Amino acid sequence: MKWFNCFNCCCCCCYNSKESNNDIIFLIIGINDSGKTTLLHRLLNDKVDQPTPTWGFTTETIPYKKQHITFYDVGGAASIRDIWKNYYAESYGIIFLVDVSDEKSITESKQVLEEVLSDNRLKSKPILILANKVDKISSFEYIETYNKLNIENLIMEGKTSIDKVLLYPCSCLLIDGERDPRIDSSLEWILDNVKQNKALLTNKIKNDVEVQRREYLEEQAKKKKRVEEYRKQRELQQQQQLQQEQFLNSTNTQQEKNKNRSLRSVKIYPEMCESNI
Ligand SMILES: Nc1nc2c(ncn2[C@@H]2O[C@H](COP(=O)(O)OP(=O)(O)OP(=O)(O)O)[C@@H](O)[C@H]2O)c(=O)[nH]1
Ligand SMILES: [Mg+2]
Repeated sequence: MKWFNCFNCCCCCCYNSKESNNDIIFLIIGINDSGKTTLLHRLLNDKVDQPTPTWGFTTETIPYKKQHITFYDVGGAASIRDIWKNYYAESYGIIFLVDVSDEKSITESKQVLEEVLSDNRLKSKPILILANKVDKISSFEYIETYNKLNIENLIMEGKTSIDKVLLYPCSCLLIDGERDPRIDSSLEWILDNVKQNKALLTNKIKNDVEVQRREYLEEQAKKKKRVEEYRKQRELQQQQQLQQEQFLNSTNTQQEKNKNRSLRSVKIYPEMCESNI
């Protein structure tokens, strides 16, 4: 797997975009522990079932049905969720994982999802919500998740412009040593949706990535200006400090000279007196 530090990956995606004629990028997000990296291991067909928490960003390009799909797996801890939005522009679709075996996790996912779905860069893109860890609950219990995540209301209240959402159950853990076939079925859905809209999505991605690139460059230029101003101010302060020190030194030297002169005169005086005697 290729790992990137989350603190310098912010906009590298804009410059090193993996997009090519064959490449479709899917962004895998969801709160921590929802199973994102386990899903990536399933897609890679390896046997890892206990990955370590992701503290940045991982990317994998996988040949799938005569094409290449690139998956971005981003850490889900609250402190780094802010980096997700940096990858919205270049993604063709979102795979959002929810641990449906844990009520607390569903509640937190609902809040997080509301913000995700309100982002205009995801408009017209398919959103696959994987109700993960269904192996831990009784069958069909996951269906409730759709209501719990409040998706219908978000659409009705116009809080999202997303119109292609699918909630699909799966287990990212190996089942009898094999990948859960529901992972493939859900992937088919999101891929079909992208293919139907490929030209439109590619165009949107091109525009959004360009806007993001310009915003990034503007931000960089502003940062550079701030650093330059700070450097100038610092130089001025140092110069003033130096001048003050030089002034104090010269005053001290003068005082020293004066002191010596008076000492010398004190010393001379008795000599003179002596010679006078
Ligand atoms: N029972 C069960 N456990 C799962 C399933 N998928 C993942 N897990 C477990 O959930 C834990 C977290 O999985 P990760 O894939 O690391 O979760 P993540 O979303 O990548 O977490 P962060 O990288 O911290 O954001 C691991 O112990 C997995 O074994 C599943 O379908 N069923
Ligand atoms: Mg992870």
